Amino acid sequence: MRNAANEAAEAAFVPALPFALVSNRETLVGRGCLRLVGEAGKSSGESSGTRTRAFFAEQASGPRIIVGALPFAAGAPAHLYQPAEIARSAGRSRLAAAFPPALVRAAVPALQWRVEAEPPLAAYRVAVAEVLARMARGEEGLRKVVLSRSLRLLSDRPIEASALLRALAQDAHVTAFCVPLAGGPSGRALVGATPELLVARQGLDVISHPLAGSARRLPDAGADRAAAQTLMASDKDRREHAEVVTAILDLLTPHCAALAHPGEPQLSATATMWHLGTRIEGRLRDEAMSALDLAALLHPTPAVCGTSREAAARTIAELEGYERGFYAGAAGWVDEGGDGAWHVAIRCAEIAGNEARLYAGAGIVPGSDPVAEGEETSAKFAALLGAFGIDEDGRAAGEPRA
Ligand SMILES: C=C(O[C@H]1C=CC=C(C(=O)O)[C@@H]1O)C(=O)O
Repeated sequence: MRNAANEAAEAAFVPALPFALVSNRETLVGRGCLRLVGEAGKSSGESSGTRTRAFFAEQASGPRIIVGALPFAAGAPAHLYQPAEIARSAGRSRLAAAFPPALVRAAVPALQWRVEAEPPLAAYRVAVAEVLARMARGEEGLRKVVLSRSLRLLSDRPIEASALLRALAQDAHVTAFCVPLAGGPSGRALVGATPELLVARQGLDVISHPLAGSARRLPDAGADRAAAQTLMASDKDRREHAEVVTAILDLLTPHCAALAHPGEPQLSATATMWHLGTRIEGRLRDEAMSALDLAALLHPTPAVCGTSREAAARTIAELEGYERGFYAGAAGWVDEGGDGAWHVAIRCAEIAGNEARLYAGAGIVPGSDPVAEGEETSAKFAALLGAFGIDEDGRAAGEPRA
């Protein structure tokens, strides 16, 4: 059912930037917006998958694809729309054409930054300690909680999301994404570089590649390899990882005729982080289950929320002190046939005018150490901060400490 509020929102959404997903496999660029997928129907329990099917049935024109972002929180609105044009090409070849560098860039002095930690690192450690205390008391059967913190970056000029996307897309191990958002200043966008695939569907084939368990990569090759080996051998990280794999397998099993995964987690690398990863491949029983239905089924996995899901979500809402928005949600696409891919929206920033809001989380399980978990979130911020050319205190990268 359409109403006046939906129609007003549809009329108002004119993306200043293209939607983009950029990986070694493919660059998918969606320009403009023909129509938003409305939220009407959600209150009566209609899923995003049902609403996109109804959308395609109603709209005869335009590309047969929906792109956008899913929020972290169950009740928050998704941001899904039909672009006016869609272009798909192999590899990263079309990125520069879709997000061209500003011609006068060389003459522009570097941005000046102020960085505010919200909450401060010390408060984050206190929150981690509180989660551990609740687990030790056996509260709500909590086994894992992914607690995040946020950095608010303020620059002296509007931040260019295109430049950030180009910088992030240089890491060959990630899917860089740009989702233009409605509301706020022109150019508001969610931009990130995620190593984690929530789910992809092609025909009956389904893939999920969850990550959990992390170590910072190191400049010295020997020390870097040793950090990876320590991660592989870490009982705490393996328990953190197992929670995610078990949850995804439990959710996919009733929907799959076949499901396969390696018995052991594998090392997965980005330019700045090591992770434990497990690639899960399945064969769906029913092709009516779209990539968006699968994303809704799996999200939020214990890679971004915890176990049990409901208790962890309550704990996060209570202890983090801010709305996650689209952080720890998903960015992706679904087409009329139900194929699509949804990537976990981590290692990302919401850009609005002169401000960027960055988020990073770490999985807390019994045995976690509040100081080490804080350091892990700092390591996860490094990819975004590096793309801006600054460190966590707002100093230009390489500038000596005072
Ligand atoms: C929640 C985040 O990372 C997840 C993905 C990989 C490893 C994770 C970890 O080791 O805690 C997290 O589960 C984040 O980057 O904000």
